[in-house]
Amino acid sequence: MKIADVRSTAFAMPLTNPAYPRGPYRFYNREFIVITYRTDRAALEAVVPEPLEIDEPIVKYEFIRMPDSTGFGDYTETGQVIPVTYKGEKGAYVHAMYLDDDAPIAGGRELWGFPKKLASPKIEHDGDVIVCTLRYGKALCVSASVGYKHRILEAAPIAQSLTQPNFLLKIIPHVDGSPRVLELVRYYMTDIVMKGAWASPAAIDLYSHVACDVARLPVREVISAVHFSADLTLALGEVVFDYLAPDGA
Ligand SMILES: CC(=O)CC(=O)O
Repeated sequence: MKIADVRSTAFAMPLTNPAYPRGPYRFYNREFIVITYRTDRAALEAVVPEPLEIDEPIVKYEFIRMPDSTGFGDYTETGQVIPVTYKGEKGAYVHAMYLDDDAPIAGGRELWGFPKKLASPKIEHDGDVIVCTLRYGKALCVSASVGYKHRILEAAPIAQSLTQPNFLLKIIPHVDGSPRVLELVRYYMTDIVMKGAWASPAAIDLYSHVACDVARLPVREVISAVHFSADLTLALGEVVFDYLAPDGA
């Protein structure tokens, strides 16, 4: 292929058959189960990168079903999201995500900088509860149970919370192993259409694993659990801080 054709064709690897298509990336009937818990402040400070700031030592443990996602297909994801502030604005820092589909792992890492790893999250209905698990290989790393839609919630405040900025630390190494991209990225969810929202009691246990270190942010107290479903678009991101530039800009 001629150099000019490489330049005009290249989007993602492999050159002639990329691991994921171009966006936009729209998710239909995206179902979230979010268990909010209190953790240790020191543990949180050790993982959240400045210039993001933490207020309360809170973690949102999320399980997400994505049965119908343009370009990415049908997959399940789980991970930890941390409420933060950036320049006085409230948002959420995506600390780690585990999922079972290659296209959003590759696209999520390369485009936005999502900290995605391959694993086996499951959301299963079990009588009057939903059972959510995360296995890394054979090992159980997370086990959660959530009551089934105990109380209907107003959807508007949840839709509003989904419009807040989300932050990622995008790390792409150079061929010599040094960081080539080291950026704080901000992205938004847009065109949100809520389908329903519910509150329920929940229990969650995190187990130590060398390659799936969810237990690094231990559960000290479950604060709440919400279950909701929405259509939404995952907009592309923007760089808000460049760690390789002397002043971050
Ligand atoms: C690409 C993705 O799968 C992004 C996400 O975690 O929503």
